Amino acid sequence: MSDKVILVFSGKRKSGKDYVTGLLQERLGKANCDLLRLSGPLKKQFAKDHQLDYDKLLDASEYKEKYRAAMIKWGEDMRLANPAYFCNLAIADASTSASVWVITDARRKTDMDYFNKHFNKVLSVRVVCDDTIRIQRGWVFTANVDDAESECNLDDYAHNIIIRNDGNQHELEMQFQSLMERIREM
Ligand SMILES: Nc1ncnc2c1ncn2[C@@H]1O[C@H](COP(=O)(O)OP(=O)(O)OP(=O)(O)O)[C@@H](O)[C@H]1O
Ligand SMILES: C[C@@](O)(CCOP(=O)(O)O)CC(=O)O
Repeated sequence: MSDKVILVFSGKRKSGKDYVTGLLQERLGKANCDLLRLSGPLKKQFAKDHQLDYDKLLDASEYKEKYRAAMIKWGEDMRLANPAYFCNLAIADASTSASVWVITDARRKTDMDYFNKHFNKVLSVRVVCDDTIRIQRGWVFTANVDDAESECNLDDYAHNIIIRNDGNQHELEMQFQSLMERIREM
């Protein structure tokens, strides 16, 4: 079993998962820390099958939101056949030399089970944020998305670390310091 440190991030839409994991990678350095997106291979295949723009599905765009419900459904069908499908593809693409892998977008208990089964040093990190701030960042409640498994399956998970990302940079910095400390201890 690899002794890489695996940080499995999750959080609601617009809580700031990409923002926080991007900052973390900056702090640790790209050579030491690779970002793994479970939704990466999902979006790539979905774009190919449906003649869509893969790059536009990756960023925080309206385009992505337009196709989110269909992508969730498609991904769930794939996961039903093999819950490890996207996790396997994500790690196959990851940097083997990085000592820290940051999974940016876990959504399901099966994702957590996968990393806990295959790695020793795993921490789950939940990014949280008030709904008022999520709305300011462009979040609009969408039925069949925000109340579905994709957004809610990890709500009751016993996360190791909670990061509050309401936009207070000082508060975020303090939390980063203790997260970096936890990583060093591992
Ligand atoms: N602490 C912060 N300070 C400033 N801007 C932030 C902060 N956190 C997030 N944002 C901004 O809010 C928007 C949403 O953040 P981000 O894309 O990281 O969320 P997400 O949880 O990855 O969302 P999604 O699940 O929809 O991809 C982005 O434009 C991002 O730059
Ligand atoms: C389809 C899906 O992967 C979209 C994720 O997009 P994002 O991480 O919010 O950019 C969500 C899911 O896997 O259920």
